[in-house]
Amino acid sequence: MTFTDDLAAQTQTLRTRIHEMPFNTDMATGQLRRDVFQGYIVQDALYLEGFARALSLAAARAPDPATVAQLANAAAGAIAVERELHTHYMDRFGVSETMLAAMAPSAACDHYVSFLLRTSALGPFDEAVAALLPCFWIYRDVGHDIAARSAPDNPYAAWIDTYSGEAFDESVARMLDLTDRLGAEADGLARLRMSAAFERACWHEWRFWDSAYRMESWMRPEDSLARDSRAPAPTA
Ligand SMILES: Cc1ncc(CN)c(N)n1
Repeated sequence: MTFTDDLAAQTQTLRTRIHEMPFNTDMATGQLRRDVFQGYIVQDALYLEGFARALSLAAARAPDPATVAQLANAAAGAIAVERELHTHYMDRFGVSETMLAAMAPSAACDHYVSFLLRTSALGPFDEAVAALLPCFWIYRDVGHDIAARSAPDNPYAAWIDTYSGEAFDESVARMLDLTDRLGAEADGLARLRMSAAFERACWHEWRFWDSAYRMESWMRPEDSLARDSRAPAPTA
């Protein structure tokens, strides 16, 4: 068993849940609501910029030149996807560069990006790599799963092709390989830290899709008060 086999086994339930999320099942049938996807793709553009910054921070701390290049190339790849895929959909949805620049990240996006930036800047290098892995691995698995059952003429075909494509597969294989090498070198405590960071990032992936599907925005004090006033009165 490799270290990433262990990580897969440990997060099996959560990852299965992600595949079954309404966002992903609706995307496979092509029935995902347009406004839901529009909100997602804008948040994802903000996310990918933060993710590329986190990869760059990790790259700067990598122990050897080959790993610096691998992570720096992955950062450039994330920006390239953001440019191509997101521009494709944003043009279709009428989201301009100016509108995008004015968008604030959702709480889910902000939370995920902050976690990756903090771990990549301040955590041990192996923990940073474990935190960055789900962004690659989960999207590859979801991309292939959706591609296998996608409806013909799916309006989300460009997204599905990107994440089930060969170029993305190759970058995921390199990241899995790096994580396995670091996991093999790590002692028991370091492996525990890596596992915890990996699991937390898997949760953030789930939360990002869940929040996009619900079209969540930041909760305001008045939302919380309205929710409390609907709660049943205490009986005792
Ligand atoms: C939230 C999220 N996670 C992962 C990916 C794939 N790089 C993405 N585009 N967006």
